[in-house]
Amino acid sequence: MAPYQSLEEYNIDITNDVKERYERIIDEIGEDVSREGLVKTPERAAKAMLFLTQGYKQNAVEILKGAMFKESYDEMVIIKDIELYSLCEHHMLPFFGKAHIAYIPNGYIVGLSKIPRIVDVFARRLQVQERLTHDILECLNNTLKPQGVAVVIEASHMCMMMRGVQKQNSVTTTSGFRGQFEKIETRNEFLKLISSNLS
Ligand SMILES: Nc1nc2c(ncn2[C@@H]2O[C@H](COP(=O)(O)OP(=O)(O)OP(=O)(O)O)[C@@H](O)[C@H]2O)c(=O)[nH]1
Ligand SMILES: [Zn+2]
Repeated sequence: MAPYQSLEEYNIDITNDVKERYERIIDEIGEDVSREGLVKTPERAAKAMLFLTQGYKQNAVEILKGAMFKESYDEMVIIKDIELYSLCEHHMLPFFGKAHIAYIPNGYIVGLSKIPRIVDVFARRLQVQERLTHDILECLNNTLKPQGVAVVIEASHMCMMMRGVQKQNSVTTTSGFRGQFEKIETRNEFLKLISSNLS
């Protein structure tokens, strides 16, 4: 961003840049970018891509720190079935699914909505599922400094469905555990609660 530019000017510049590149792609695949149905497509696609990658401009630590409250509750807090949409860094095709997250507070709880918010901050980047899992885990662990944190992600990858190996029903599960969740009993309690309808 040039020093003389406002954020709005900068965003317009980037959108125009990305738009011109989409025009080129549409032309290269043999389409007519000037036909009615496509004339606004490069701009729409640019806006969509910038939305789907807006996580680069967001700060997950600040989001968490903005809503940490002193509280002595020290049982497991679980938020399950957080839907997520990301883009795989290999093909820039979507992968999507659910995140299940738990932590055991250590003097501080965090505003519940902030957990799905940080999932989105890291998901709205070019990712692999493993790094996405790790980014969320480490951010919660380093910022909230809880007694333990657990992250499980289940996702389907469009690059394995629409193309390539073309498997429609495979689901990839990744997980990470820190602190108390490294103990088998605590981890099992969490895994049991996320697979039940009661948690
Ligand atoms: N580990 C991991 N792999 C991923 C993820 N998303 C996509 N991939 C894989 O990235 C790999 C890239 O492999 P390459 O052989 O370089 O790419 P490719 O020729 O398009 O591979 P195919 O998908 O098998 O056709 C593929 O095996 C994808 O399935 C992810 O989140 N984690
Ligand atoms: Zn891929």
